[in-house]
Amino acid sequence: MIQSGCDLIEVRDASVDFVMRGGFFAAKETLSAVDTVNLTLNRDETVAIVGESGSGKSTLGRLIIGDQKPTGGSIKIKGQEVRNLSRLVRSRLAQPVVQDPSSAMDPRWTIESLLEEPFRIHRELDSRDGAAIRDILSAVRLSETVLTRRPHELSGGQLQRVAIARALLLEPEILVCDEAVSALDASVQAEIVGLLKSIQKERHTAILFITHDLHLVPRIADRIAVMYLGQIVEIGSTQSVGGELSHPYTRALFGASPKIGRRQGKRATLQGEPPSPTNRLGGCPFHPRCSQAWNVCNSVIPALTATSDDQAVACHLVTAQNRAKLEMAAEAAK
Ligand SMILES: Nc1ncnc2c1ncn2[C@@H]1O[C@H](COP(=O)(O)OP(=O)(O)OP(=O)(O)O)[C@@H](O)[C@H]1O
Repeated sequence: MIQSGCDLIEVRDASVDFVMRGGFFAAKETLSAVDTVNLTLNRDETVAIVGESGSGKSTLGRLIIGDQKPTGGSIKIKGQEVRNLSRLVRSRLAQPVVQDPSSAMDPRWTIESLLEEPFRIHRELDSRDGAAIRDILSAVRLSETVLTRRPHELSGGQLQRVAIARALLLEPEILVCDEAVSALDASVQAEIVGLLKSIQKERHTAILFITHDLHLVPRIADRIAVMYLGQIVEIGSTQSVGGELSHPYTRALFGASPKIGRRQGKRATLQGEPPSPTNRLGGCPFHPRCSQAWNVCNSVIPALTATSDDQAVACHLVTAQNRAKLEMAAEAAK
């Protein structure tokens, strides 16, 4: 399933351009942080967004939460255009879970006050909110004893649980987890990933899981979208992405990740840096770093093309290999 049958989030040709000015006399430059991205996300589904630093993952996450306006295209949640919704409505649809929860928490407040805050913003506190807070603490497997503590008195894992609890209080449809476990130890990462999965099972929440921790991806994601210079260059099920017919960038990116990397025969490595996002080259954006690039790659932009029912790749070579494979299969079937 390349794109899920969409009933929750539909991102269509979404772009975010930032206009940059180097100095007073310097010409303006346009940085394309997200470039014509298409993505769907369903209830009960987790899509991992992976890619090197600067590939546009967080900007895509902010688009879905509504903290970033698109310069092109559309982002719909339950059929409603996100940019037209008020902040309050948006926060009931999509909530962020960030890497450093303490940065969003006033250190002077108790955990109880921090958990009451979403209700205070939305309406007057009422007696049901105490019960909702106790329920949410139990959902994130925290004891009520944390309520009287302050953020600095909790461990990193406990604090991330409080952040997840806060994000869940308004019963959002989607959690956008942006490097939400990256700062934690491996064992705590595994606990939080397990917690997110069980919350998803109980509440049917969709999760966008933005991460550099590629080893976590198979544990949490149903699908993976690989971003390079603002574009999705590969998308598909967790089983297919990184497999035989995969983008050279994906193979290089995942080459360093034993769990995913072992699916490919020879391990590729990622050489060099991505080109400047303000100075787009012609053809495939990955061609200057691709050891398999051929003539067409520096002149024609490859379209994201299905290689199977559950994978699409934007690579001329993969498209040609897939075509050859299909022709051979058809020939053999004659
Ligand atoms: N507000 C902004 N103004 C100008 N450029 C921005 C802004 N926000 C992001 N960018 C640029 O957009 C590009 C994509 O950034 P983004 O943070 O989305 O990437 P990322 O893949 O999440 O990176 P990382 O993994 O390091 O967080 C980068 O080149 C970044 O410098």
